[in-house]
Amino acid sequence: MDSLLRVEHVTISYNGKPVVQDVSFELKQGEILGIVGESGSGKSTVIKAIMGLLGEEGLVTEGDIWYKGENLTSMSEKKLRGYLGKEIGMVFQDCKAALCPVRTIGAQIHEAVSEHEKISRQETWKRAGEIMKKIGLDDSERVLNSYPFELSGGMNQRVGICTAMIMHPNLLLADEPTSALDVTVQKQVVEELLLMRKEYHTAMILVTHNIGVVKMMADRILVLQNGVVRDYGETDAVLNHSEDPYTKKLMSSVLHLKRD
Ligand SMILES: Nc1ncnc2c1ncn2[C@@H]1O[C@H](COP(=O)(O)OP(=O)(O)OP(=O)(O)O)[C@@H](O)[C@H]1O
Repeated sequence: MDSLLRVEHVTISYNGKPVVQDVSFELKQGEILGIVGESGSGKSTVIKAIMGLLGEEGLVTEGDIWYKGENLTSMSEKKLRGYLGKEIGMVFQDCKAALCPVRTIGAQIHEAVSEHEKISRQETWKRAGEIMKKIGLDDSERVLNSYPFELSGGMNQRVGICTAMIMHPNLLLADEPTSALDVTVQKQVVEELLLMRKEYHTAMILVTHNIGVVKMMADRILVLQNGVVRDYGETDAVLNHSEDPYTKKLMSSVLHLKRD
C-alpha cells in the first residue's frame, strides 16, 4: 500500500534557528503514529509543518512532506486550505482557543462542515449530536446552542474533537487531544478515535505526553528529543525493547507514576 503521508528528512526552523532536524516517517491509510518527547522537543512543530501553520517565523528549511503524492511544503496556501478540515483534520491542545467566542457551537460546526459539503443545518446537528453522545456530551442540543464560554474546558475540547471527526478526514492530526479531559472521558475519546480509524480508515498522528494513550492507540512511535529523532518503530519495540537510553528513560518515567 502506498503511503498517505511521507515526511522526508525535514528540518524546521523558527527565525532561522532549527528546532526540528532531519525528521522522517511515513503513515499509511488507517495507521496511527504517536509522537512523544519532553516539552519543547518539537512535537507540535512537526504537525504544524504538515498543516502549513508554522506562522511567519517558522519554515521547513530542508526536506519534503508528501501527502498523497503531493508536496505540501510547496503547495499554494489556497490549495492547502482546501485540504484542511475535510482531508486533513485537526484537534488542538486548546480547542476553545480555536473557537469563535461570539458564535454558537452549532453555528460554527455547521459552517465548518458546509465549507466542504452541501449539507442542511438539521443534518449537521444530527451528525454532531450522534458523535457528541459517543464522546460523553449527552445533552447535545444544549451544547450546540451554547457559546464556548458557557461550556467547561473539557466540553469545549470535545466540541473540537467532534468538529474534526464529523468530516471523516483521511488524516487526523491531534495535538494532546485528551490532556484536558478526565480519565473516563479520555477513555471514551480514545475508543471513538479508534472506531473512526476502523470505520473510515483514518490515519492519525497523535502528539501526547500520555504514554498510556500511545500504547492503546499507536501502531508506531516516534521519539523526539530537542528536535532530533531518538527512536522510531513499532509501538511494542519502542515501548518495551528500545536500546536508546533516552527512550528507555521516557518510557520508564511513566511506570514510576504507578502506585505501589
Ligand atoms: N512561534 C514560535 N517562534 C519561535 N520558537 C518557537 C515557536 N513555536 C515553538 N517554538 C520553539 O520550538 C521548539 C519546539 O516547540 P514545540 O511546541 O514544537 O514543542 P513540543 O514538543 O510540542 O512541546 P510541548 O510538549 O510543551 O507542547 C521550542 O523550543 C519552542 O520554544
